[in-house]
Amino acid sequence: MGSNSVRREGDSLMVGLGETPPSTDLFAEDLFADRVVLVTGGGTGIGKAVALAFADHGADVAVVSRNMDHLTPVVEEIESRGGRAYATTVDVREYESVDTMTETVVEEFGGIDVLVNNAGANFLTPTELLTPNGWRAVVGTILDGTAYCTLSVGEHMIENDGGAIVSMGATNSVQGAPYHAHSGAGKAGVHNLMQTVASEWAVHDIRANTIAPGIIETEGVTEAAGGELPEEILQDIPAERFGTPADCVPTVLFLTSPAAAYVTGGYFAVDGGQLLASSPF
Ligand SMILES: CCCCCCCCCCC/C=C/C(=O)SCCNC(=O)CCNC(=O)[C@H](O)C(C)(C)COP(=O)(O)OP(=O)(O)OC[C@H]1O[C@@H](n2cnc3c(N)ncnc32)[C@H](O)[C@@H]1OP(=O)(O)O
Ligand SMILES: NC(=O)C1=CN([C@@H]2O[C@H](COP(=O)(O)OP(=O)(O)OC[C@H]3O[C@@H](n4cnc5c(N)ncnc54)[C@H](OP(=O)(O)O)[C@@H]3O)[C@@H](O)[C@H]2O)C=CC1
Repeated sequence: MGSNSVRREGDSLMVGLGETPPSTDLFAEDLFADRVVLVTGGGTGIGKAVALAFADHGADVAVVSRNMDHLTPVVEEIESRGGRAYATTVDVREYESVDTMTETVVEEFGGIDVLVNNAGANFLTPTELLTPNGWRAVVGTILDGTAYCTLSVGEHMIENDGGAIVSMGATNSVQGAPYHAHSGAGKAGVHNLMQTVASEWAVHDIRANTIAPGIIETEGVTEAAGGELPEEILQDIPAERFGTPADCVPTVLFLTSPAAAYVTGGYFAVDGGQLLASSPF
């Protein structure tokens, strides 16, 4: 096997449900050379892992979110590895802010080839206690934010030879679950929006797909779950572990690479089997 193979001595689960190898063991070093990638929420959690991975495969990477303190360390890390990165603040709930973000990134890097709609928000609450403001805080970020970034960056892609869009959905978008009224409805909207965009914009050489992470251990989800992820949930995850940001990276890279040239409008769960029904026996 070649030096890039994931088969290494001592691995017990070479292609099973063990740890996802680093993307540099899986994909060509120059897969995204000369490409510009924009990752919303790219300063923390899954977005950070994705942004660093794109840079490792040659992309110029723009990371954006509300808090520059989240973004600067990612830019510094990419630059320290010899890559090009740029950060600018945006509130994805505000269309004007999003449009300014698009213009700024295009000005900085000359275009945008890949958009990763990753910014998100969530908290768990019984539906009867959900306030209109609570609904807006979550749905505004997830659904309005994804729509605004898609519209703004999409306009640029339509004018400039196409591109690829990946949005972070969630398993709750196809399966309602207690305490997820706002998040589940917002993520279902994201999934549906990506399908519509995929069907309309194929003619512009734009692909759009949704990734549905299961439960991925990040500070964000831990906070959203109220401070800790209850271990009992593992009983419902066939992989018997929570996911990591690294588990999400290869699917994002695949879907935005030429390897997925015929893949659009899809929904890809990265959930260790969480969506499968538990055994009735
Ligand atoms: C049973 C265990 C289940 C385990 C976990 C399962 C998870 C499955 C995965 C689901 C899919 C999605 C996952 C994620 O998105 S994870 C990560 C995303 N990251 C985060 O969400 C970061 C953590 N959350 C926050 O930072 C904030 O809570 C939030 C962004 C959600 C809100 O912040 P914001 O500053 O925008 O808003 P405000 O604080 O001003 O509040 C606005 C209104 O929302 C109400 N609110 C806020 N938090 C809560 C809460 N915990 N419970 C109830 N209501 C809340 C707040 O009161 C405001 O409303 P009012 O003005 O009416 O009071
Ligand atoms: N972790 C999990 O189990 C799951 C996560 N997901 C989804 O994956 C994505 C990443 O989640 P995860 O890494 O866990 O969480 P994080 O909390 O680490 O990431 C959320 C990111 O979104 C940014 N963000 C939040 N609100 C806004 C806003 N209004 N404008 C711009 N940026 C914003 C935050 O940056 P800043 O604070 O600087 O604005 C932060 O970087 C989210 O879409 C989430 O819903 C889906 C299913 C499960």
